[in-house]
Amino acid sequence: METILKIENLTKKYGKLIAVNDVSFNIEKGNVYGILGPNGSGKSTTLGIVLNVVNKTSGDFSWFGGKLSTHEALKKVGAIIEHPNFYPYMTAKQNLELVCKIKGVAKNQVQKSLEIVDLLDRQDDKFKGFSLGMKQRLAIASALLNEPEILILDEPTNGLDPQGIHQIRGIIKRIAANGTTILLASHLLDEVEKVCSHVVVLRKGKSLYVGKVDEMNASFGFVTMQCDNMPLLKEVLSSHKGFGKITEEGEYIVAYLNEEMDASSLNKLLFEKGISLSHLVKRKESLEEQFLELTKNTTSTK
Ligand SMILES: Nc1ncnc2c1ncn2[C@@H]1O[C@H](COP(=O)(O)OP(=O)(O)OP(=O)(O)O)[C@@H](O)[C@H]1O
Repeated sequence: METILKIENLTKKYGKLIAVNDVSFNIEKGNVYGILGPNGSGKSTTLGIVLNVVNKTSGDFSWFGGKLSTHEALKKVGAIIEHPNFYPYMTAKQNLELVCKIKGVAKNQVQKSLEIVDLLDRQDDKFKGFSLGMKQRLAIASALLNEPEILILDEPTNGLDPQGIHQIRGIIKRIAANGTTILLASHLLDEVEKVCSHVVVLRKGKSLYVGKVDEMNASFGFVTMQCDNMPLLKEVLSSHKGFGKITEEGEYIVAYLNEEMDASSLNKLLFEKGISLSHLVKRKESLEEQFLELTKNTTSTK
C-alpha cells in the first residue's frame, strides 16, 4: 500500500497552549480519512501544518514517501481549508478558468471538475447567485482542477442545509470511488461514519484513536447488573480477566467486557460464585457513545 502522508509525533504549541500534541498517523492511498474532534481539538492546525501554512513546533511529516520537496508534493494535493474566494460577477466557468491559469492547468479540466460536483448545468451562472452549498461544490471543483492525488477538506459541510450536506457527502464519496484519497476534518461523528473508512479522533490536540471506522465500534460491550450483595459482585467481576473498567452507576454496577461473553454464561458464572442477579442487561456502545466517552470532559479552548 502506498503511503501518501506520514505524520510522526507532530506537535504545535501556541505559547503555553498545545494545539497539536504528539500526533502520529499515516494516510494510505485510496482511503477516506476523517480527523474527528470537537471544536479546538487541533484539526485545522494539523491540516495547516501538513499544507505548509502553519509552522510545526516539533515532530515531522512527509508527503509521498519523502521523495519530493513539500513544495513539489503540494502540487499533487487539492485542499480547501478556509472559505474559498471567487469573483462574484464572474460565472462558475470563468472563475475556474482563472484558477486554471493561475495553477497552470489545461482549461479542459473545468468541464470535468464541474461535472463531478454536479454544477455543469450552472457553469454560466454568476458566482454571486450561488447558494452556500453550490459555493462549496465550486470550491471542491476548483481543488480538483489539477487532478490531485489527495483532496483535503476542513469541515466540508459546515453551515449547509440537510440537502446541501447530503450533496456534498455524495460528491466526496464519488471522488473517493474514482480513486482519489481524501482527508477531511469534521466535528460530526455522523459525517465521519457516513463518509470515511478511517478515523483519527483528536481531543485537546492528542490522538485518542487511529484506525478503521468499523473497528472503532468493535468493542465487546458492557453489562449492567444488580444483586443483593453488590460488594461481592464487584469483587468477583474485578478478579475476572474478562472484564475491564467497572463502575457504579446509581444502584447498578456497569462492567465493560474485554472478551466475548453472552448474558447467560455470565449469569451462570456469577451464580456459581453465590451471586443471584436481580438485574442483568448486556449492551454494546454505539459509535456515538464511544466517541463521547473518548472525548468527554472536553471544554473548548476557543
Ligand atoms: N493562530 C493561533 N494562535 C493561538 N492559538 C491558536 C491559533 N490557531 C489555533 N489556536 C488554538 O489551537 C487550538 C486548536 O485549534 P484548531 O483550530 O486547530 O482546532 P479545530 O479542531 O480545528 O477546531 P475548530 O473546528 O473549532 O476550528 C485551539 O485551542 C485554538 O484556539
